[in-house]
Amino acid sequence: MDLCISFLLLILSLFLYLYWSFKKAHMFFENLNVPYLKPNLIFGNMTDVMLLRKSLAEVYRDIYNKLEPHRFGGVFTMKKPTFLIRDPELIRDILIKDFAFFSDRGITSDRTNEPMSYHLFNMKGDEWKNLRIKLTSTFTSGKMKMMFPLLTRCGEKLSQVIDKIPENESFDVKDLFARYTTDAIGTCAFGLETNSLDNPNSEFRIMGKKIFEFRYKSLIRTLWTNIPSSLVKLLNLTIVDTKIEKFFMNIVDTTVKYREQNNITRSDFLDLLIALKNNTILQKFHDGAEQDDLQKFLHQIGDKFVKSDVEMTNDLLAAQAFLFFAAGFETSSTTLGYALLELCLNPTIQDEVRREIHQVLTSNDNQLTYDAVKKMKYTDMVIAETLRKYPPAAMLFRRCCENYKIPQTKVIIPANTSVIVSIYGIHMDEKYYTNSEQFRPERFTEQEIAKRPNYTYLPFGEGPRVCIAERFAKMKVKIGLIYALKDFSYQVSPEMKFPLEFEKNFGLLTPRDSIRLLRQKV
Ligand code: HEM
Repeated sequence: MDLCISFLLLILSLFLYLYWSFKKAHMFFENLNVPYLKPNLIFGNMTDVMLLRKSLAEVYRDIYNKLEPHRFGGVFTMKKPTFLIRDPELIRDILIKDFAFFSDRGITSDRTNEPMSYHLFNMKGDEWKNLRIKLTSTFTSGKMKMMFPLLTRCGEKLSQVIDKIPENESFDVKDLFARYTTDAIGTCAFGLETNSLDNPNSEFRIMGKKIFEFRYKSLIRTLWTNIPSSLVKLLNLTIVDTKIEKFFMNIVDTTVKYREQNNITRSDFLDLLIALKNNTILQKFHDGAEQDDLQKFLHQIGDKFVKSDVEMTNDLLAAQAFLFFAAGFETSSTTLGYALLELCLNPTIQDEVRREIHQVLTSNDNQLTYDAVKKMKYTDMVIAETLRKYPPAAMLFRRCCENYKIPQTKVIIPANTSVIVSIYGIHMDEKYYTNSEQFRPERFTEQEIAKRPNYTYLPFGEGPRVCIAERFAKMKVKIGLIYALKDFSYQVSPEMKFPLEFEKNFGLLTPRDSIRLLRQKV
């Protein structure tokens, strides 16, 4: 009996302790005199995400709206406080001007135990700076020209696959473009013919799907920042699934060895990464385009040189190639899917894009060259508007590294607090984009852009941690769209479900169901 009472008392004390600790944690913004949304005791402001009722992107957009008219405000993920930044000038301060206070995303990754998660996106401090400087040379306009033929080959294949789809049969454009971007990134990052367009069940396509599958382990890692590495190992809570890790390690290892032994070079990322490993590329920083990119970066981080070097081992190289794959395929394929869906819903815009493609091709002997693609300005506007309405990476994450006083206020963001910018919230804000639900590429004429405040269009982020592959991503999407539209027109299939719903996940803003279209030859 006594034992039973002691046990009950223990449970009660535990509950009381938990209650007290959550309540205390939820006083964080009250104590700082910062506006915030009333949290739920357990889930904070994330109930809809935790119960898989909404995607994280939508939840942050809703919070962004509810915090109007404040420049910033507070929000909780369970107990964890996060500053949500709304004001464009403050966004500039955090992402660029005061970057030194917000230089990492607050993601823990352990080079020894989780080599595949030790990549540019997760890295911090001087090691990140050093690797970023090295990798900057991988994405310059000169390198994009080198990769252009690899991408057009994937575009041609895409067009052949579309050609084989029967006229009255609906198809899932989301899956089709995922196969195109898998092949594009496979050939550009790994130098491999991944054949996903021919074979929807190719190994790379399956691995690509696996990366974005919902995993409870990833959820725990998202919620539990600063998790001790001993626990990660003990509970196997790795960021990247071990099967995926082995697959990519093996691919990169064998390809690098094969190329080095047989003296093979190919104009792809892996070649550039191997050159970095062998230190043969840094001299090229003295060239024009690379020098400009590097100077801009060094200026933004307020540094003239970086103190420590990072050794480019095979593991580190594999992790970067993996990141290029993971960051590159789903973001671009969903952009393409959304773009084609909007073009079906807005047939005059679809006709206009096709007209531009035909006109540029006719004036260029029917050759799709790098310069011809650059001339297609209306297509750029359509892609820009797609990324506004559906920013795939819908939030920017930063960790405040040391106490930071928010300009023009008395508020101090304490060191180690998370900071978030809701890209989706800003892009759908009626203040900056009237009738924001409407798809209108004309928002991206030079005159219209000039009318908007800076830092209200952020699909690739901003500042020194901006997406390193912005040029490459835009080119991949544009080539995909050109090949999809050159010889075919599209309509929404009657099977397509509206309103469009998003995947209830913690990651990218992706459509939940397939995007079903019909195609006709033009
Ligand atoms: C439409 C396609 C893409 C979109 C919308 C996109 C968007 C983003 C965003 C929003 C960030 C965070 C920026 C910030 O925190 O300020 C990011 C970072 C990054 N992206 Fe992309 N991305 C795309 C494609 C790609 C591709 C194709 C690659 C690689 C081949 C790539 C590689 C990276 C890397 C390495 C980072 C981390 C940079 C760093 O921390 O230094 N992304 N991207």
